[in-house]
Amino acid sequence: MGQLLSSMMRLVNSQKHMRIVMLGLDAAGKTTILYKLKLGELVTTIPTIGFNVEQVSYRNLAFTIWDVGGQHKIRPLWKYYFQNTQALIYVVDSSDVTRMDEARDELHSILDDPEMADVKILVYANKQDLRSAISPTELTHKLNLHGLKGRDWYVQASNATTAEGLLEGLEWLERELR
Ligand SMILES: Nc1nc2c(ncn2[C@@H]2O[C@H](COP(=O)(O)OP(=O)(O)OP(=O)(O)O)[C@@H](O)[C@H]2O)c(=O)[nH]1
Repeated sequence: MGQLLSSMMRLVNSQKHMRIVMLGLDAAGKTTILYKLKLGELVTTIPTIGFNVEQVSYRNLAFTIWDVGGQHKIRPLWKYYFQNTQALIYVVDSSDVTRMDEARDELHSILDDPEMADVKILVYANKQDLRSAISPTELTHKLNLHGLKGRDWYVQASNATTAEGLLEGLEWLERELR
């Protein structure tokens, strides 16, 4: 019994803790993603004023994911979540073509912050189920990701309402942060 307990403790202690901030314009799907990952459930979301935070375990990693509201007037608060962050999950509504420039500018301004100099960048090209959604390749172009020199980034197609693509995104992060 003592042996079982100590090997369980070793397992718990061997989990690496990662702090992740999840950002993106309002209604991109951040809160839906967070609770799909956490609970495997589809929740009815309301616009986030402030933040939601949850621990999500995946393989050997324990992610603390901060989902910060994306409405325009509260975006100046994003920078308070940057400290000690290992990764950025940036969520984009792939069907909202009118706001692609805004999504690109906000992403690049996050990455200009010195606290975010070394973060891994996972982009969810979300809402792929909608007819007007652009492809991950097109989104890569629109967000000017190739212009990010010396950064590790990855674009994952997703549909947060069915959870399609969500784990594949976390797998990439797990490999990068291992
Ligand atoms: N069709 C479709 N709808 C989605 C998808 N992901 C999220 N939604 C819907 O988009 C709306 C906004 O989702 P939220 O998760 O609240 O968005 P958010 O990014 O957290 O928004 P803020 O809290 O305002 O920053 C909700 O009605 C979701 O059900 C998706 O992949 N496909």
